[in-house]
Amino acid sequence: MKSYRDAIVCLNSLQTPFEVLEERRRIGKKMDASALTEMQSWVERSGLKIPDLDKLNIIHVAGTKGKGTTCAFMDSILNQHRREHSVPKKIGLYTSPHLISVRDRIRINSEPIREDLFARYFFEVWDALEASAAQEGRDPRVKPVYFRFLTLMSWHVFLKEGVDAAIYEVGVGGAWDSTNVVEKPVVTGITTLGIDHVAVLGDTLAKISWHKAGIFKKGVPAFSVSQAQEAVDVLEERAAEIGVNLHFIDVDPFISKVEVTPNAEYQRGNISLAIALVVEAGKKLGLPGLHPDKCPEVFKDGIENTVWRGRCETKFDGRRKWHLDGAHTVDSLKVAAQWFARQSKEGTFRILLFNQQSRPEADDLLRRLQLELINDCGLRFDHVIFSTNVTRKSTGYRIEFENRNTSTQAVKELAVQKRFAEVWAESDQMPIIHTLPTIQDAIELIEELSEEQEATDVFVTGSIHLVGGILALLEGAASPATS
Ligand SMILES: Nc1ncnc2c1ncn2[C@@H]1O[C@H](COP(=O)(O)OP(=O)(O)OP(=O)(O)O)[C@@H](O)[C@H]1O
Ligand SMILES: [Mg+2]
Ligand SMILES: [Mg+2]
Repeated sequence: MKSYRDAIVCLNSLQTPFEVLEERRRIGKKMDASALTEMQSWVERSGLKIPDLDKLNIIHVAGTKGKGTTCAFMDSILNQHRREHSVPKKIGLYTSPHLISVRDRIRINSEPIREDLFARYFFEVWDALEASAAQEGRDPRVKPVYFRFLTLMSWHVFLKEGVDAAIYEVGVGGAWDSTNVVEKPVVTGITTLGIDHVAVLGDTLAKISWHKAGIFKKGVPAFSVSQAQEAVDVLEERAAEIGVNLHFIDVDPFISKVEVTPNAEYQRGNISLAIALVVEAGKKLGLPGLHPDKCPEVFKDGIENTVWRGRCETKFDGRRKWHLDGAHTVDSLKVAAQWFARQSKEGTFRILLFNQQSRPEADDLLRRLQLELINDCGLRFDHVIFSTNVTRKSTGYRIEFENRNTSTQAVKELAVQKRFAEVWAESDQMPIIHTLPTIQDAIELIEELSEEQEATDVFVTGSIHLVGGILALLEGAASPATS
C-alpha cells in the first residue's frame, strides 16, 4: 500500500519548475483556451465523463480576493444546516492554496480528507492516467500539473464519497481554470475584483474581470459584490453574452444580526455573497427553507462559527501575540494592515515578519504595506524580519510546503530578503532589520527578542506559505512520516 507521504512526493513532482516558469514569463506566455481543453481530456482519461460533475451540485467561486473566505462561510452555513436538518448529507469543499496540509484543500463535511483516503484516491487517479497513456501510446510520465491533478482528484473523491453539494474555489482566473470544466454548476459567484496575476490574466481590471466572468454558465444565476465600474461593465457584458442573470448584491440586512470577524466592510461583502449563493444553491438542492429569514439560527451559527485559518488570525503563545494574515495583493495587504493596527495597542513591542518569494511586484507590495502601516496607521515597529519560506534549518521544507516555483539560488542567497531590507530602510530607519534563511530562524529570533518584553505583537504577512510555516512550527503540526 502506498502511503500519504508517497502521494505527496508524487504530487510535488507535478510542480512546474522555476526555470519553466521563468521562460514563460520571458516570452510573455499567457493562459489560453487550450488549458481548458487539456483539462477536459484529463477528466476523460481519468475515467470520468464531464457531465458526471453536474451530480456534485457545484457552487463555483472566482474573484481576486475573498474566494476562500466566501467558500468557508458557505461551507460553514451548509454544514450547520446539515447538522440540524440532516441535509445536504455530504458537503464537499475544494479550496487553494493550502495553509498547513495539502489535505486542507479537499474537505468533506468541513473535515480535510484522511491521509489514507487521500493516498488511495491519489493513486487511483495516478494509475488510471498511466493506464490510459499506455493504452493510447502516450508517455505515462506526462501528467496534469499540481493544481490540475488535485482538481481532478477532488472530483473523484467527491463523486466516490457521494457528496451532494460541492463548493469550488477557482485556482487562477476563471475562464481557463481547471475547475471550469464543470458545465452545469448550480450557481456561480464573483468576489471582490482587483489587480493580481497580471502575467497570466492581463494588467487591467477589465482584462482580469473578463477571465473571472468566464465561470458564468448559460442559464445559471450568478452573484457578485459591489465592484469598481470597470469590472461591473465587463461582468455585465459577459453575463449578457453567455446568457446569465447576474445580480450585484448589497450588504445583506441579516448581517446586522451577526457578529462579523474581522469587523470590516470587505468581510460583510464576503458574507453577503456567501448568503446569496447558499440561498440560490438551496433552491436547486430542493431546500427552499435554506434562507436566513426561515432558519436564522442556521445562518447565524454558520457565519459566526466559520473558521478560515491564516486570515486575520490571532494566536497567543503565552508570551507574545501573533497576528497572522497571508495577504499578498495591494488591496488585501491594506486590509491586513488596518486589521493589525486595530489589534495592536500603543506601547507594545512590535515585530513585523514579511516574505513574498515569488511575485515580481513584491517590492512594491512591501512599499504599499509600509506606507499603510507607518504613514496611514501611524504604527512603529521595533524589529522588521524578512525570512524565506523554508521551514527548518536542518531539514529544509516540510514536505507539504515544498515549492519548486521559486528560484533555489535566490532562496539560498536571500536575494529577495536583502532587497526587502533595502526597500524598507529607504523610508523607515527606526526598526532593526534582519534577513533570515528559514522560518525556524525567524521564530527563534522573535522568541529571543521578546523574552524580556511585557507585551509583544508579531505581525506576519505577505505570503500564505510564510503564515502556514509559522503555524505548523508553533503548533508542531503532524507531518507525514519524517518530513
Ligand atoms: N473581499 C475582500 N477584499 C479585499 N481583501 C480581502 C477580501 N476578502 C479577504 N481579503 C483579504 O485577503 C486575504 C486572502 O483571503 P482569501 O483566502 O479569502 O482570498 P482568496 O481569494 O482565496 O486568495 P488566494 O488568491 O490566496 O487564493 C485575507 O487574508 C484577507 O485579508
Ligand atoms: Mg490568487
Ligand atoms: Mg484562496
